[in-house]
Amino acid sequence: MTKIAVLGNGSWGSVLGSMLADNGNEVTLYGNIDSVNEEINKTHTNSHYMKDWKLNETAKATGDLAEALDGAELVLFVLPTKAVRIVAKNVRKVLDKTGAKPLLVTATKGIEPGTKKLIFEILTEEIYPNDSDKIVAISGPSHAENVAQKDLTAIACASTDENNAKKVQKLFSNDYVRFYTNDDLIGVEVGGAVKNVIAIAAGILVGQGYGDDAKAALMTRGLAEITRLGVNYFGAKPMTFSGLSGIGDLIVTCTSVNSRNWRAGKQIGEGKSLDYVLKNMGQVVEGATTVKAVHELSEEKGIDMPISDAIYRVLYENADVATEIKKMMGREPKPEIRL
Ligand SMILES: NC(=O)C1=CN([C@@H]2O[C@H](COP(=O)(O)OP(=O)(O)OC[C@H]3O[C@@H](n4cnc5c(N)ncnc54)[C@H](OP(=O)(O)O)[C@@H]3O)[C@@H](O)[C@H]2O)C=CC1
Ligand SMILES: O=C(CO)COP(=O)(O)O
Repeated sequence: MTKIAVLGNGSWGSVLGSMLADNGNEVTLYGNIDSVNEEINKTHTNSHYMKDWKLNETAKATGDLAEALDGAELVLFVLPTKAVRIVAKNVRKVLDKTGAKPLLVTATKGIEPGTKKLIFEILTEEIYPNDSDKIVAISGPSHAENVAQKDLTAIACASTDENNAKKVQKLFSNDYVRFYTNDDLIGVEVGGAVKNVIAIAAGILVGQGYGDDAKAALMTRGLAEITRLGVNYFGAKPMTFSGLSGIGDLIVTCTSVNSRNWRAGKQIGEGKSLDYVLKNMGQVVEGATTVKAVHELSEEKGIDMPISDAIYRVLYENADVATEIKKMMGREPKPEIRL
């Protein structure tokens, strides 16, 4: 039995925590809302984030970070990107006092605007300076709603240290979720983060009434720009984008009604404002944050990201969707394969 702290008790944190408890581990969830922690402890439910579902009854929740981290051999970050750095700073304070050096795993999918850092880079900076080997990222086509029902799921677990990736693979795998190790930590994170932007675009197309050909074109050209950014700016391996965290996650997020990014896009395509959509979602829409970082990179580094740039203009510069689509279709002719 391994003692595990899960930071973030929203939809994915609750489901992953419950799954790790199913696997026989001692799990403590950390969340910042007392009523959610109380509900998990009393009724083993998390009704705001996961309707009609119960967590494994051995999983506990607390609002006290030190209590969650006490004796933890593994700390799993399942927070929205915007909360990772602040919580990581607090984790560092606790670990400095106890001297513990747990393995860190991130399930968060995003790029931090401003710094343009991936999640493992934030955790390295804030918790283990110069030692990213102690960090593993898990990413792949996996919606909390499906894993909660023990639907069959496959996810990549990536680290620069093969043994740490294998540790996570062993601890997290069971008969309904299968984990594959990957040595391209960067590529796995980039795929998981940027597909959320393309999923907003996929939702917008549906909201505008476009069909399957448009969806397929968007996903394929979306993968091309995710790969271009990953390889040219971050130094990812191109093959990673053909895997679970690349095309796999892009497929599920661009086609599933469970995707918050897709649902947000659909509403925007139907004419709702971003403010309205975010207020009413009640859960994180990561693509709306990550698109800021991607747009900054496209502008600063000259990386050609036409879909992401159009989504940025629609979300933050009030650009008209139909005009953006027209502009994209009218771009100068290009060869299909180029990095
Ligand atoms: N849901 C899914 O199916 C999947 C999600 N992911 C990724 O996992 C990450 C988390 O997503 P998800 O669980 O869906 O998000 P949710 O919106 O469902 O939940 C986020 C949780 O984080 C909490 N939180 C926010 N800020 C803080 C903070 N400063 N300290 C402590 N807790 C905080 C929220 O609390 P509050 O209510 O106070 O905001 C909430 O409980 C995202 O990066 C997402 O892309 C990856 C794969 C699947
Ligand atoms: O990453 C996910 C599925 O793999 C979750 O996507 P959404 O955040 O769009 O729901």
